Amino acid sequence: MTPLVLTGSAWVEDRPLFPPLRLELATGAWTSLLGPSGVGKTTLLRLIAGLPTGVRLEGRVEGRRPAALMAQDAGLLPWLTVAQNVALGARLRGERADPARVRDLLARVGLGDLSERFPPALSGGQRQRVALARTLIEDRDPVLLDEPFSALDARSRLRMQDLAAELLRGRTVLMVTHDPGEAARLSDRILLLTEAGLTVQPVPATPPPRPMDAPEVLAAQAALLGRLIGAAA
Ligand SMILES: Nc1ncnc2c1ncn2[C@@H]1O[C@H](COP(=O)(O)OP(=O)(O)OP(=O)(O)O)[C@@H](O)[C@H]1O
Repeated sequence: MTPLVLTGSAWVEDRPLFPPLRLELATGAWTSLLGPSGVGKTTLLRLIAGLPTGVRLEGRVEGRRPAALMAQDAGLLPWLTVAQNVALGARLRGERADPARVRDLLARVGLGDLSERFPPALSGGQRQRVALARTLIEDRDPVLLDEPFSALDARSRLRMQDLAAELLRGRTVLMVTHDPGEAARLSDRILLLTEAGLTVQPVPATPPPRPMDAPEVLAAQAALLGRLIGAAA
C-alpha cells in the first residue's frame, strides 16, 4: 500500500496555521496526534481525508484513499435510529449493512438496548459510542478518529479504547486526542503538533493496547503532559 503522506504548510487567509511539515502515516500502525487547542489537528485530519477545511494547504497529500472518519461532533442524523445511524455508510453507498453485524457492534459499545432510539434522546457519551460503532463497521483503511473517546466516563473510555484497538488492529489509524494517557496506551507512534511544527514523541516499547497503569505508560503520559504544558505556555 502506498504510504499516506501530507507535506506542506497551511494558511488561514494570510496567517500561517502550521509551518511546512511532513506527516507520514505508518501503514498498519496507530498514530496519535496531540497538541494545543487551535493548532490545526482537526484541519490536518480533514486535509488527509480530502474534506473541506477553512485553510489553504500549500502542499499535497499523496497516497490518499477512502477513509473512515469519526468527527469531533458525533455527526449523527437525528431522524434515523441508532441502528440506522450505524448502518448509514452502507445506505449511502446503496448497500445494505449486515443487521447481525450492526447488532453485534451496538452490543459491544454497550448500546444493545438502545438500537431503536433516536439521537436526541441519547447522552453525549452514548452518541459518541454510536459514532464509534458507525466508524468501526466500515471496512476502511485509513481510519481517522477525532477525539473519539472524549465524552466517555473513565470505565467506558477504557473499554471503548480496547474495542477500537481490537477491531482496528493492522489498520492505519490517525487519532487526534487531548489525552496523553490514551495516546500512551494505544499508539505505535505519537506526534505532537505545535506552532513550531510536528515532532515525533517517544512511545513505550511494549505493544498496544497497554494497561493504563503500566509504568512505561505512566512515564510516557507524564513526559507528554510536560511537553503539552510547555507547548501551550
Ligand atoms: N472554516 C474556518 N475558517 C477560518 N478559520 C478556521 C476554519 N476552520 C478552522 N479554522 C481555524 O484553524 C485553526 C485550527 O483549527 P483546528 O480545528 O484544526 O484546531 P485543533 O487543533 O483541532 O483544535 P482543538 O484541539 O480545539 O479541536 C483554528 O484557529 C481555527 O479557528
